[in-house]
Amino acid sequence: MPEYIRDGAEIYRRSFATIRAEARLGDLPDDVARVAVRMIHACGMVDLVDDLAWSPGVVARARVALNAGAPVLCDASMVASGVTRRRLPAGNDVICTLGDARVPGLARRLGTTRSAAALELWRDRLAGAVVAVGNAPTALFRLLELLREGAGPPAAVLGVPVGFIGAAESKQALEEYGGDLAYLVVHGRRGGSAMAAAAVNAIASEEE
Ligand SMILES: C/C1=C2N=C(/C=C3N=C(/C(C)=C4\N[C@@](C)([C@@H]5N=C1[C@](C)(CCC(=O)O)[C@H]5CC(=O)O)[C@@](C)(CC(=O)O)[C@@H]4CCC(=O)O)[C@@](C)(CC(=O)O)[C@@H]\3CCC(=O)O)C(C)(C)[C@@H]/2CCC(=O)O
Repeated sequence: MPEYIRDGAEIYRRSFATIRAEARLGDLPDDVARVAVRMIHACGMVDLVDDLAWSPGVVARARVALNAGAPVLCDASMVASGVTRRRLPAGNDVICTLGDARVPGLARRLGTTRSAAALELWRDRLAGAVVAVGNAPTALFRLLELLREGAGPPAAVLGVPVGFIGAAESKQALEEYGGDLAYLVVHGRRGGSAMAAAAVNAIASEEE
């Protein structure tokens, strides 16, 4: 067996140092760079920064919302599971409605995926929330439809659905949504639940 590091804190320290040495973080605002480091940590791809886009102040807006107790709304339970509860500043609720018993019926009635239908159950928590989409492009598309229909806007949308069908397009649509909607996206096919959870974790606490 090769020698390997057994100290978790040391593994994290070296990992973040490697990312900071290898990723082109120089053009990013400091707070976005911190989030990018943790997202890269979750996927191992230092060139992720090339696909990163954000609205000015998105990290600060999400942080303020979390400090004020805003819930974190997640498209997949994988995202919700990845959010480290002790990092959250106000005992914030972390909500994923995908497993709610009403969702399969809603999806059939609305003629859409369960991931998109699950957002019907976000309506009364959406205004001022921090939204984290790591899996389902249809959830991100549906979120934008809900906002166009007049739903209360979230404080910030961390939009990193992954895949080949709809992922790039939904993230483009988020960036182009306009208005005052705060967002952070990874353009293209890359994304994922771990990356979305990592973004929430970075924003939730300054602690590495
Ligand atoms: C088309 C879907 C995609 N899923 C991807 C990748 C992964 N999904 C996993 C798992 C366990 C789940 N995916 C569902 C959300 C399920 N995935 C879909 C849907 C069919 C449609 C979503 C969409 O296109 O917007 C979706 C079901 C739905 O009706 O909404 C999941 C609910 C399926 C299920 O098990 O019931 C489930 C999520 C469970 C949860 O966490 O709550 C994977 C782990 C794949 C696997 O099981 O092998 C993986 C995880 C990736 C990640 O990091 O999140 C894609 C690639 C995102 C794909 C959408 C895009 C595409 O190109 O096809």
